[in-house]
Amino acid sequence: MNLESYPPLFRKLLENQTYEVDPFEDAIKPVQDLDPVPVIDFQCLDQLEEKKKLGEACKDWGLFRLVNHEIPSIFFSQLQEEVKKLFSLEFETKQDAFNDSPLTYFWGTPALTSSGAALTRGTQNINWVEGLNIPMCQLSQCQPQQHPVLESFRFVLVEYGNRLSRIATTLFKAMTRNLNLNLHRVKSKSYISLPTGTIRVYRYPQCSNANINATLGMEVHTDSSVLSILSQDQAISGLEVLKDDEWLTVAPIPNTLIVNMGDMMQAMSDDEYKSVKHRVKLNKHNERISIGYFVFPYDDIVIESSKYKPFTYNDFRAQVEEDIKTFGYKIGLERFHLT
Ligand SMILES: O=C(O)CCC(=O)C(=O)O
Ligand SMILES: [Fe+2]
Repeated sequence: MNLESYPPLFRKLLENQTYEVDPFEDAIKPVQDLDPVPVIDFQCLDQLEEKKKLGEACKDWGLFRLVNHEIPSIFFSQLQEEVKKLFSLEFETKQDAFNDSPLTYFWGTPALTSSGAALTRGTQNINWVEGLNIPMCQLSQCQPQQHPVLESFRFVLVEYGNRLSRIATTLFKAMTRNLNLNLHRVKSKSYISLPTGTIRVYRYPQCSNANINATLGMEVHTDSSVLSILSQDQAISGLEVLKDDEWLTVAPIPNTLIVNMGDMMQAMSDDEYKSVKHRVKLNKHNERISIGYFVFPYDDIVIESSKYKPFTYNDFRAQVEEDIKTFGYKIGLERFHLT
């Protein structure tokens, strides 16, 4: 493990790892064919059967696996390589590179303020993750400190962001068409704002130490977004989703994307679609890379529904920030529930 690339906070704990390998563990790896996550074919969204499947996945799971999305497998490999190279730089290099930049390099917590500062919650509550927050609208203008790794990283990310914004638009249209709500109430155009599209790249350390492993790479949460689209590491598992009160591993299946509903989608859909609870476990054998794309409503568009007080995404974000500062965690949609 390249310890110099990790934040000092992580090093002390990662240094003292014991490498106990369970000889039976490989035998119980998830079998891909049995993966229960619903699969949606991006090319068939116009077909009745697929529309039905999509609606059911959004209601019952709040999450699905997207296939046939037109992103070539070689592109995923390139993207993973670039993200790996970036995270393997020395910690201080990463810190300096994004200082004074609209991109935020963070660790220990996934929660950021609207201006990009990390919302830390004391040493009790460490999330074993480091990440880079990349608002897409800033990426083309931003000039991070000249470094060959950053240049090639940026090039690939711009392409990925463009592809994902097209996928998100198509999915959102298909999802809102499926809802039993008046179409004029689901103001699809203003309820999703592509300029807010944000990419986050993450690295989770490998961890075989039972004490650390009891804690998480990312704590249990729901996303605040309308939609989140995740490209997991091709082979390393970690993401778990809560389904019928049970934690299920979302298997890393190469060339597929995981799409989940966020809190804004839940509110817009009058709770028909679920903002699913999920978390990330640390992998015992390998560090893990993942890449998330998040899209939000326009800041000042009022979200109207029968279950929640009218609110804007701005109101929601401010409330989340305040709750994290006060209580150490996000309360989320409950805050806006009509009583
Ligand atoms: O890294 C992952 O697999 C999940 C990340 C995630 O849940 C998030 O960024 O909200
Ligand atoms: Fe998430």
